[in-house]
Amino acid sequence: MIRVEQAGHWFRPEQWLFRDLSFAVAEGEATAILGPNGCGKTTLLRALADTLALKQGRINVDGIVGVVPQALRGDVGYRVIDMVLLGRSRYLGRFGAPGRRDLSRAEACLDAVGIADLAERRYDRLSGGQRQLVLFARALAGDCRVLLLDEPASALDLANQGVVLRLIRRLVRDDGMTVVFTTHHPDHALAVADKVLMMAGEPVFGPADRVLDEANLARLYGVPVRRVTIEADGERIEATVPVHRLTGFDAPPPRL
Ligand SMILES: Nc1ncnc2c1ncn2[C@@H]1O[C@H](COP(=O)(O)OP(=O)(O)OP(=O)(O)O)[C@@H](O)[C@H]1O
Repeated sequence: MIRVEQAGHWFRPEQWLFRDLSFAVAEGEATAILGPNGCGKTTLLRALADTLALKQGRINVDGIVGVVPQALRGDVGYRVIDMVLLGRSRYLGRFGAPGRRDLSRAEACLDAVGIADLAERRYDRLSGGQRQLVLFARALAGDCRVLLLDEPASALDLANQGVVLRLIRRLVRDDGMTVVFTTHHPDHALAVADKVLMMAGEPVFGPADRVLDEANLARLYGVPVRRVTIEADGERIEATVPVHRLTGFDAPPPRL
């Protein structure tokens, strides 16, 4: 369970990124946070992860927390399997070396995100998308009950976006994990989130299907957005299509 009460934060005095923000995420539920660039999604996620002290309000998170950041600072020259084993650190003694069980857990987590074949590669020589999957595996290796993910699919190709979405859904539905993720993809929120928090102007929080309607999405991004339902192999998939107008700008035409 996550409870956020009257949360608020600024980096420049009194220029509030968000304030008076209250919402709750029940155990075994997924919540997506959407909002325009710079509105404070990562900042809120850092506060949930207890790596940032808010200027206002209270946050309570029950259970072991795993965090999947967008990227790590600096180049980390570890092998991928050692990066994932870092996720086991809370189970090792102060100078304890990982044991057989830790290794098999780390291997299973790499397998879960579909990159078992990268185990011996150096983390700093991976692509951005591959690194994102390693950080997901590292969080899972910590046997967390609450998973906080910052734009978990932002660097991923379409197939790997599917891997991550299916994994999030399985972790929530089958394992009862509590998940909060930020995203710029309303489709991803519709696919796996029970609830949505929209951070722009007056925040909106509620069931994903209801919050992500055409009017709210257009208000959020300042772009008209259509909701469509697609039938695929007997499954109904809710999708969103932004209606970008590509004419009427002053920009010169591209030189071909
Ligand atoms: N440590 C910091 N010091 C000063 N300003 C910061 C700091 N961290 C973030 N900011 C500023 O706070 C604002 C919100 O940043 P944040 O990363 O939370 O936005 P976001 O909604 O996650 O954006 P995006 O969608 O682009 O990832 C930005 O204007 C950013 O420059």
